[in-house]
Amino acid sequence: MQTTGSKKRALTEFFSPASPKRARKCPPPSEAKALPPDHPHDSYTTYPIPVPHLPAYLCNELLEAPFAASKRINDQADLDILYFQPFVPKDVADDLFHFIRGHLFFYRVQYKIKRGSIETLINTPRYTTVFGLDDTSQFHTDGSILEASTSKPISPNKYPTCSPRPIPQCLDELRKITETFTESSYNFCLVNYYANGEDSISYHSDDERFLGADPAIASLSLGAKRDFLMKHKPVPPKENGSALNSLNSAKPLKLPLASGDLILMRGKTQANWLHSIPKRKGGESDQGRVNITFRKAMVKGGTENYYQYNVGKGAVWRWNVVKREMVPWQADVKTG
Ligand SMILES: O=C(O)CCC(=O)C(=O)O
Ligand SMILES: [Fe+2]
Repeated sequence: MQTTGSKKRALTEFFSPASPKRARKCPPPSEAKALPPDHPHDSYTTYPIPVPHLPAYLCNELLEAPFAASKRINDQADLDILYFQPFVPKDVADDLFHFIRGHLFFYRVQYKIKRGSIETLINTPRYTTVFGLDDTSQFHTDGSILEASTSKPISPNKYPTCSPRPIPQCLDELRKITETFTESSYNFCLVNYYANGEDSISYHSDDERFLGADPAIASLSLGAKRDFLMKHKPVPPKENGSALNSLNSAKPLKLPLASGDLILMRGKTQANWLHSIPKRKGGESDQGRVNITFRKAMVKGGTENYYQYNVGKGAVWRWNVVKREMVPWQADVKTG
């Protein structure tokens, strides 16, 4: 592991204890703070409900990020990770967690896969939502979509399977600060909510062609600590005997991602490594965890893929502060 400095603050600052101005005067809230009736919101025809802006105090706190220097993890073949531990301090991360869980809308996506003649229904084991648009298009301020090359409205059938949604301000503030400190640009924001230890993401790599070669993917964790496991993709037998071969039997790399931590996976990582959040019994996982990834899709297939697998066609789910769980949005309206 190596340590890299930040463009913004002197390296020595990162290793000193949190400054007294960070001390919280009251205990962290267990829910999103109530917002005044005139609080600004983002509202588009493609959103089922408006999404409030981040309160000014949270925007100001984000100006302090990153809170720790990044460590570079590149001591294994094809691996290149920057680990900000943390990127935002825990109290700010916990407020962001409650804000995002309390104000975004989520989905529990089902989709079918076909292997040979057998079709299987997959239930995504976590809540998901997504915002953004690939590089060939851009949003007009009203949320309609323009061709990036001409700034003219897109043909109505450019995205036949989905209705792309602008990134709401509350996530866009995080995107911008993440861009600065990871030195990459992003046009997509995917959000996962793991309600408890039963929710998970199985081993996969984010190596789709629509992300281009060697994609940079930034991933911010908020809420409960969960293990992030990484293992090298199986090395083909013809390479047996090579130094890479020992990776096939190596123990997975485990990053215990805590509230406020950010990792950047870059370079050859997606092409060669798999990652997962495995199921866990009890512990912190029951308090819920939000994960936000920022990515850059180059072509329209990326937009269709992300909306298909993170929004889908099913019910909208929202956090219910009384029941302290996600409930289908229509039921939420009826039961208050
Ligand atoms: O929740 C996480 O930390 C990982 C999420 C992830 O790998 C993904 O959304 O592709
Ligand atoms: Fe992933």
